[in-house]
Amino acid sequence: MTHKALTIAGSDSGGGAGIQADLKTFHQLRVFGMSAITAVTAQNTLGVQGVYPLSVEAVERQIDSVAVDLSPDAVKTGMLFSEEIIELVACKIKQHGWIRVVVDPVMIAKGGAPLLKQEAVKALQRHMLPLAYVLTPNIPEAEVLTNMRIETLEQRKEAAKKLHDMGVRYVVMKGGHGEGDELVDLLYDGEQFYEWKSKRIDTKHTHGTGCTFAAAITAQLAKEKTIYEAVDVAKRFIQAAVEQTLQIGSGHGPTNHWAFHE
Ligand SMILES: Nc1ncnc2c1ncn2[C@@H]1O[C@H](COP(=O)(O)OP(=O)(O)O)[C@@H](O)[C@H]1O
Ligand SMILES: Cc1ncc(COP(=O)(O)O)c(N)n1
Repeated sequence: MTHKALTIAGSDSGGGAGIQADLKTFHQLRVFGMSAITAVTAQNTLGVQGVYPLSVEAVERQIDSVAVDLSPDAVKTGMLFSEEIIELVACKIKQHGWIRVVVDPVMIAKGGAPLLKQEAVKALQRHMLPLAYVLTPNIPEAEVLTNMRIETLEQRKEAAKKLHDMGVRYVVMKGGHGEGDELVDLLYDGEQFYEWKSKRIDTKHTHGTGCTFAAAITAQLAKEKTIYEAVDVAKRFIQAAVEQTLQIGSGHGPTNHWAFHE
């Protein structure tokens, strides 16, 4: 049986994040990948040199083309850029009845370039959180979405509860932006917290870690795995991808999408 996943996200010309990271991750996990591009970025390991959003019509056409013929088993959203695109994507998810939806609330690139307009945060909260089967914020994104300061593990848990109350089914808070040698990714299912701990690898090559991690969760959900199994594989996938980086580009390089084998 062929499992299929759709990513609705921005294109990263540098190939380490966005649509490119998602498709590579789907492929490595033996899931057929499809895409609807929201914006094209001119980007490399040194930063973002340009952002060119597509029209709402162009995004709509791509999603509908995939939906009517290829029915994805799971859907991931990444860079959505504007309020108009968020509203359209939310409307399409509802129209096509997609349930296994992983929302990665991408806001800014590692180098600081905005990938979501500031005024679109409200639209993300209002339209996307209630549709999120899984939400994968990093700590700064969780701070923006909950309007909280997050420094301690207790505050991360409090924020996860808040996001759950805002309509998210499963909150997966990534710990890359935390302090210390140990890195903790947190899952909240509305009742309990689950933690995935790993050693923080000392490297500057972490471009696209968030996209890759969320794409691995999406691929596993497309294979009808549980959220617990999905996060488990995603964590091992990203750990291998960061451990065995490719050392390309002169800035913050990409992770290695072919390092992990199931
Ligand atoms: N230096 C690192 N070593 C090992 N894993 C990392 C490292 N940086 C990030 N990760 C992992 O990559 C994933 C994304 O992390 P994070 O940096 O929090 O998100 P984002 O890329 O969205 O900012 C998480 O699973 C996190 O644990
Ligand atoms: C098109 C696009 N989408 C998302 C990211 C975020 O990347 P990261 O996973 O490093 O936070 C990016 N840099 N570019």
